[in-house]
Amino acid sequence: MKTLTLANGGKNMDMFEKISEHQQIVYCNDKETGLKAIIAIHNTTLGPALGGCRMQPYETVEAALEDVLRLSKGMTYKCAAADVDFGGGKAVIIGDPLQDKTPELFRAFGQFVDSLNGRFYTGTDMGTTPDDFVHALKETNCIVGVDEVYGGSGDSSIPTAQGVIYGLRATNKTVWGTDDLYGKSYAIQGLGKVGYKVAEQLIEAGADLYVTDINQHAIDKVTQKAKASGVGIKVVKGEEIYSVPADVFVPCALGGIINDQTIDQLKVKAVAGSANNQLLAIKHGRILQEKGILYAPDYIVNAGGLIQVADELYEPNKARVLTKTRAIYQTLLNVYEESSNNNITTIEAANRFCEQRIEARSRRNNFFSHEKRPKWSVRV
Ligand SMILES: NC(=O)C1=CN([C@@H]2O[C@H](COP(=O)(O)OP(=O)(O)OC[C@H]3O[C@@H](n4cnc5c(N)ncnc54)[C@H](O)[C@@H]3O)[C@@H](O)[C@H]2O)C=CC1
Ligand SMILES: O=C(O)CCC(=O)C(=O)O
Repeated sequence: MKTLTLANGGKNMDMFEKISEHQQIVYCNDKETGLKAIIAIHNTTLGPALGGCRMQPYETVEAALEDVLRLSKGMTYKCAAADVDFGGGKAVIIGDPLQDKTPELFRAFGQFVDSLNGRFYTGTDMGTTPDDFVHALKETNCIVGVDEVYGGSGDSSIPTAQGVIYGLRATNKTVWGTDDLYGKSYAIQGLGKVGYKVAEQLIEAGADLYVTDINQHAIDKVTQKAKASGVGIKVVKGEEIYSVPADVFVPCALGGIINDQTIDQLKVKAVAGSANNQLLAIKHGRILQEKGILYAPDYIVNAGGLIQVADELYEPNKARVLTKTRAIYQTLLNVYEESSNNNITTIEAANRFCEQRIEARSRRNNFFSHEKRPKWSVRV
């Protein structure tokens, strides 16, 4: 790689060091609507960047940047693991999803997405819903996951939750020798779009639950469902979720929740959930392994939504989405086997598999001829 000679000898380049793994960062500022957002494109080797947009009241711009850098990198790996022809990108909007949403804010966001001219496609993540993006869709076609009546493939949290269930089954099979969900207890953190749907399926399977959420309405909804079905449910407050005597921890809210403080509290035998970036640092994968806790790499388990929105950009096909989501079960079993055979952690095994796949695919993507249109002729 060529290194440029910099006038000041390369000092004060901290920001470029921080984003050194990424291709492009876009800061979006719209005075009229109050929009403050960051779009990060990590890698487009496999195709245009694709990733949801999170809305959160970040305390600092640095915290928002940190989040979007980590989330967009995760998407590069998620796309590779799910074998979709897209690259890694993500966006964050700085604001309170309960107070700061307006149609105009999302239209302004759509205008920034459009300015990237097909390099970035986006839809929902934590704090945003498909309806928010109906407004953004008025400004750009690079929106995924809106309702079918608007031409989208619908709520992507449905296949995400389905994928989590396949991930839980593969995890149970590896730990207990059976992929039944029944007979085990699950500690779910976050009962939003994905977490609630996972809880619903676990309740239907007759599993016992521990749950927590900061939103009382979300808790009421799930406890009513559990009671109507006659399964055991215990609601716990905040941090208590880490120390409950459940079999599996299912994080479905924030990232970074597997860290030095929480690992010591965990009593579970496995961690498998939808939250992006569950490990605060890669070393926490090793610490979990040393404690005998099986970790299901998040970006493999939670790829169902990505599979659906990627599919939508070519031509939606629900049967194909289901087939590819079901494959999460086998991909995860392969990762567990690689980890065990090579004495590496499950996240190291998953990362290695994705990096090898990106490297192999990049050689195919280098080939250009006038007769053969680029394979990335997705909706722009
Ligand atoms: N929506 C999707 O299809 C996908 C979501 N994910 C990830 O899954 C996670 C959940 O996403 P969604 O369900 O879409 O978000 P959501 O915003 O619909 O739900 C998140 C839930 O977590 C709760 N929550 C927030 N902070 C909490 C805390 N400290 N303790 C307990 N609960 C808390 C919220 O009140 C909310 O009910 C996120 O990490 C997201 O990035 C990953 C892949 C796809
Ligand atoms: O679910 C989506 O809309 C996009 C996929 C995504 O952002 C994710 O998997 O984190």
